[in-house]
Amino acid sequence: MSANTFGELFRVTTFGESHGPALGAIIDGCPPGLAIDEAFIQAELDRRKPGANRYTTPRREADEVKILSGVFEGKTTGTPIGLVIENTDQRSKDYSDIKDLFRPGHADYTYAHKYGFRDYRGGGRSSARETAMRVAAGAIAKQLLAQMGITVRAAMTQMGAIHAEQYDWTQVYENPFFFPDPARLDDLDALIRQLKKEGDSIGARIRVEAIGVPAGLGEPVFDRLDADLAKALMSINAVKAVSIGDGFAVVEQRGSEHRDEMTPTGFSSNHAGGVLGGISSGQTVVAEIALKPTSSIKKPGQTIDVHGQAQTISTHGRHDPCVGIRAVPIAEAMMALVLIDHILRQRAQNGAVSHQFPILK
Ligand SMILES: Cc1cc2nc3c(=O)[nH]c(=O)nc-3n(C[C@H](O)[C@H](O)[C@H](O)COP(=O)(O)O)c2cc1C
Ligand SMILES: C=C(O[C@@H]1CC(C(=O)O)=C[C@@H](OP(=O)(O)O)[C@H]1O)C(=O)O
Repeated sequence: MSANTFGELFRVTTFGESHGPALGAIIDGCPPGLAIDEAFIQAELDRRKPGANRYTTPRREADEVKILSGVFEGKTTGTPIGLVIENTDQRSKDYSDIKDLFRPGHADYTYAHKYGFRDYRGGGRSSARETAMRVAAGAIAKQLLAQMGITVRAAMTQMGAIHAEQYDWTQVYENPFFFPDPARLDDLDALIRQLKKEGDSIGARIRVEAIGVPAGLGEPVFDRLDADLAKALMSINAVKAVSIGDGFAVVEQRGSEHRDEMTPTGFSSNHAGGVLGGISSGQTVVAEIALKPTSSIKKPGQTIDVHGQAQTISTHGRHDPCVGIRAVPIAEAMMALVLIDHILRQRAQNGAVSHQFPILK
């Protein structure tokens, strides 16, 4: 499989760099005849786009998606779906002063080692601008999932030391932080203001879940559903940890507490996060991700240049003070892509998505 392609049967290839003319995606393997709402794809992109509010990067991109192929009269044709978004606000000269320096914490140093030289304009392919195409592809996956009664949702549940104490999902769509606890919004606002003053950044935690997933999705060994989710979520820029269900908290649990007991009316708990033996159990699939603080910050720090000489770096230009905010729709997109891929795989092998045993939620 190509390094730029994700998925086995619902395959998404992305191309493009942050400061090139455009970004694009090709989706191969999407079933034909499915109604596609283009306005929904755009709405999803609007949730991720830069420049939308004072809490994210000020780079202003409309992120207007054009569907070039694979959709006719509002329905998928079964042929490759081509999507493209033009870049319009690159301002590459912001990077000219630091083109020979390696930003600590970004991918400059590793790209230089891998390829021998690098596109220093806005991080090139390493910029999270690429994730716009994942969100566009994920919006198509979400529509297919919705037709099967499956919903994917995510929220930023922690920024720095500020935790959500209340999980009101209706609030997530009401505020620019995608935060489920309205009582902490002023604290989030104050923290971002302070970070901007200091020229610094902060990390975040996101919870992402899928509701209505049938039991039976996932392969038994290598392509376990949880393994594929971990890969998909870890492939998002700046993600440093992924957990499924109770995650690291399982370390302190007893078996008698962790195992999700079963009754004729359903599971008694969901410590497993909806996956057993790499296969979905029919419960809500729950994952969390930790995102590191943005590395491109104004606060001066030590680095080296391409000649190995010590340098001090301060990154100006336009950057997110907390990348976790805009990563919320990206996490949803990646979970949606994994689920649709496994639905197609389950149908290909077993015909049915889920067999006729008692269904527990
Ligand atoms: C939504 C989103 C926005 C981001 N915005 C920035 C940014 O403005 N500046 C920056 O230096 N890094 C940003 N990042 C993080 C970098 O893309 C990431 O650190 C870089 O690709 C190196 O990869 P790694 O952190 O996974 O090792 C962002 C990440 C995401 C998910
Ligand atoms: C433009 C977007 O975010 C960018 C993500 C990013 C990075 O290093 O990840 C760096 C900044 O932009 P540039 O690539 O111009 O340096 C952000 O503005 C976007 O997400 O659409």
